Amino acid sequence: MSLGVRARGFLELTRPGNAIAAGVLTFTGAIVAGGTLEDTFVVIAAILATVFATGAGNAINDYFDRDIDRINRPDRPIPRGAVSADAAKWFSIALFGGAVVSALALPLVALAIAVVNLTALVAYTEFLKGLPGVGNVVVAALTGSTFLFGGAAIGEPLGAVVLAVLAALATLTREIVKDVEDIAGDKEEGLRTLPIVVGERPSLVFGTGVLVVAVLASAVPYLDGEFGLAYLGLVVPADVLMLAGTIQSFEDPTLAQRRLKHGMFLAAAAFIVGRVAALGGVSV
Ligand SMILES: CC(C)=CCC/C(C)=C/CC/C(C)=C/CC/C(C)=C/COC[C@H](O)COP(=O)(O)O
Ligand SMILES: CC(C)=CCC/C(C)=C/CC/C(C)=C/CC/C(C)=C/COP(=O)(O)OP(=O)(O)O
Ligand SMILES: [Mg+2]
Repeated sequence: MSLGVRARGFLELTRPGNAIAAGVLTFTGAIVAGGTLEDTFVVIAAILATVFATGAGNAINDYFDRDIDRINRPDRPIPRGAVSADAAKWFSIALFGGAVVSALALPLVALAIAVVNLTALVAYTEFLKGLPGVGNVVVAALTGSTFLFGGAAIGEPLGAVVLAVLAALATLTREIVKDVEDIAGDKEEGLRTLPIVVGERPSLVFGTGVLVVAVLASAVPYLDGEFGLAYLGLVVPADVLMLAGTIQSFEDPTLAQRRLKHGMFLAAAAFIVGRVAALGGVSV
């Protein structure tokens, strides 16, 4: 196998789009919490810690999921043979090391968040994912925590708490839809995910309810004056996209979870645009 094919396989293990997006969320948390150019060093360290941690968590997840993925995701690097399980394990450990080294440059609260998150990432697949709803809540909390982590890097851990809650709620809905999508392989492995325990439809109804709460709550940054119309101009289409995704999830969970992800990324852009517009004193 060529070096390029193997390198691509290792990069794929990190799910680079998610890892970079998580770093962007950390950056967003830092600037929304009031970070300035003087905080550049700690913000870069926090972004690196998040990118390394997310890549490590994705890689270790594929390592532990290698048997399920032969059913659910045969195209992924380990089941398709691009990366061996052992190489994936050591690659993930190296990435976890990078996250620890980066986090050591941060204030104590940020370091504490990193320690909790890294522990949860290692424990998730083997111990938490198979517990009905617990794994979904952990991934949602990890995703939302990126905003708190960015704030903590500049000494304001709760500076972007509203955005953290919005991200966690939307991620919780998407995780439930993904479990409906993966139900075949999860059943084979004896996992007790929410759709397996309570049924697909009740799970999706709950996920839709969670997203409706998140969509309603997404008005808060506008109503409390933190963000202006520039934010609304992006978050409203993001909300529509995510709501469309949950409605779609009853028929086509694969398309639905992708639509939810697109809506969530657009919502993340709304947070950044909202903050930049507020900083620029743009009244729109
Ligand atoms: C209502 C409202 C305004 C919600 C805000 C939604 C928001 C900003 C969510 C953040 C989504 C985002 C950009 C997450 C970063 C990437 C990440 C860490 C995702 C965690 O994904 C775990 C997932 O199970 C991975 O699966 P896949 O994406 O299929 O590889
Ligand atoms: C802020 C710091 C230091 C860390 C945050 C780290 C973040 C953002 C984690 C987000 C969630 C994440 C990347 C979880 C990794 C595990 C994972 C891929 C969960 C979903 O896996 P499965 O439930 O197996 O579903 P798929 O493998 O089919 O996607
Ligand atoms: Mg997996």
